[in-house]
Amino acid sequence: MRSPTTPTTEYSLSILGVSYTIKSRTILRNISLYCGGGNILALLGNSGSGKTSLLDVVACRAEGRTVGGAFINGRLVTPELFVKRGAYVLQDDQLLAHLTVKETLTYTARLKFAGATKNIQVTQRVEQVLNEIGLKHVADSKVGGAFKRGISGGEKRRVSIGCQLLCDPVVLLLDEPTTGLDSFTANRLVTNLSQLAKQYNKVIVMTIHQPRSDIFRLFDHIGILSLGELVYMGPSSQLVSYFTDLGYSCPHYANPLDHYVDLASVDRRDIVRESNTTARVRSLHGSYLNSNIFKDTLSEVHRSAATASDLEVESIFSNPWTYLDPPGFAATWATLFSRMTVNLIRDKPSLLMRIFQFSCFSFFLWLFIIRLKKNQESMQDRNGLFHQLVSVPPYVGVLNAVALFPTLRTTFRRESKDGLYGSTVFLFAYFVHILPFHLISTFIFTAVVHWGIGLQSEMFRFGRVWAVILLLHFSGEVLAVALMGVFKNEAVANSISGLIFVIGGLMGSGFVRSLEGMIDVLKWSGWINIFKYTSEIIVANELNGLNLTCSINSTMPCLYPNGNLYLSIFYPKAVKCMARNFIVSFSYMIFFCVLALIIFKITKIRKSRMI
Ligand SMILES: Nc1ncnc2c1ncn2[C@@H]1O[C@H](COP(=O)(O)OP(=O)(O)OP(=O)(O)O)[C@@H](O)[C@H]1O
Repeated sequence: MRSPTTPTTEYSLSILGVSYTIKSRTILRNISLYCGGGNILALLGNSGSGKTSLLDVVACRAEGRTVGGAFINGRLVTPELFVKRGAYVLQDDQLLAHLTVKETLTYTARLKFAGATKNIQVTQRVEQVLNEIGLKHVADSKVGGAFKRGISGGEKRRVSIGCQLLCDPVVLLLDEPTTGLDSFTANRLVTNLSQLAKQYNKVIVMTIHQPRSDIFRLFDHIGILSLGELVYMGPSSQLVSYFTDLGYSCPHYANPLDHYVDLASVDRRDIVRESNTTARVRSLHGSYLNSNIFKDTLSEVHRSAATASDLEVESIFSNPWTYLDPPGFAATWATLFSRMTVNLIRDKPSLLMRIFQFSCFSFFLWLFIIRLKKNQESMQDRNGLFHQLVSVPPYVGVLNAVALFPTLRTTFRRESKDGLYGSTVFLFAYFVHILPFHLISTFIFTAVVHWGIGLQSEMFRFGRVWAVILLLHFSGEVLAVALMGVFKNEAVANSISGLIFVIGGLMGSGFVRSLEGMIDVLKWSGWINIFKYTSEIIVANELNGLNLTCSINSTMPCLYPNGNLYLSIFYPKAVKCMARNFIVSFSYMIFFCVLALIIFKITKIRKSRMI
């Protein structure tokens, strides 16, 4: 296998006449640039000048309308080509807090490389990348997050870069990689990127705010954007002389990058300043279009397009680490499942919440009721308990999803944009990885309620209650996940799913008021309500064959000497339809899973334009 350290092709990124419009607003206008392999191009400009939008366009992730195109070695960049030969490091480090640096890279490598790639090759590549990004010394340290201290901010940024380097991309885009880092760490990071570019012949394009003057020397090319147009794009060595020739010399001791970004910024403090500075930006843009530097750029772009011979086009795919043949569904599922499970097991508070939040509620119910009696007065306690058995499990499922799913969703959104996997395998892995925890927590809950509080004790009755509670708990989490595919804000998903379950429980269970007494619309809507079926199972399971004594001293008439009489009045078909009710309830759970899959597919097509 050829080493990725021995590039054979002269790589390049060029952009020709790119204009970008979103919601009828022009964000970028007629941008052309060229950057050869082994070079870093730094994009500068005041806030809102269009730097990130330009990276989005190159990475084929822009949501609006694009004219013109970006080219790698003269070949038009399509989403497919960018996935194979490009990489994009976003501004935020979206890493799983409980994995080590090495594990983070290893899992990402397994998601990138074909299933046939041997473990030894994955390990070898991860070691190489750890060396490249200078993180060998923290390879076994946990990444850390908001609630757990881990590696430093600069090291996290390197891990994010490392994840993108695994496939040895030709073009590496980075959105503000130095933001939030102190100047020493920022310098080290850019030095590291510069070495990577030189050593591996990569094209590195990064946006940056206020770089220190010592970082300036690390940039080979500088692009300065203002109002979506370039006012300079050329060698960093010519920046000062270019602007000096235009009459804008850089004062002694001033940082040229700061100085010329300020010069190209629009001052919006008042109308006079705004029109003067806008006129200056337009004039700078006009001068740039007439400059030899711009002409040289255009001729480089055309040269690279003209020399994009088949041989070159093919050779840019020849790297052994290129993501040519992605792992199959099973391999991807196994990697995602393992990563989610490891991350959850190491996250002690979340793990305890998953297992004990629900089961602890059963101890409260136990304290609340202590022990069910077998007299007819106990029917009220039984009804209350039945209501809790169907209404609490789904809602705790919702709470679990709202607390733990968003981090994984963020990772999924990023990795799916990187082309690593789709929503089906992601959700399938998520649903399977929560199942063991659901089994444990619902088992504890059911055992305490069933035997502690004193439902009819036979094992088969316990099994039915456990199955219903598991089904409802799981359905609750799945529905919340589905809603989090629509709503970016998990609080919205929480309140909507909570509302669905409260209303559903009231209308379908018959525990709060008799189903027969409700108005027809509500009565019939019960047929499309999972609570109708699960409630009937719970009631029939407990009351069928239950004898209730009547106290001689009681002032109450003896209405329900046994559970079957109660069932015949309020749930006449519950015993007979037990199997049907199980099938329908199970189908609801599957329906929620399919709904989640469809929602995530649709929102992916809509390119995460979520509410
Ligand atoms: N999806 C969008 N919808 C509407 N406007 C957008 C969208 N994306 C970008 N813009 C607008 O395009 C302009 C350029 O945004 P962009 O993020 O590219 O700027 P930037 O130079 O990267 O800014 P910053 O340095 O602050 O990150 C901004 O005015 C922004 O409001």
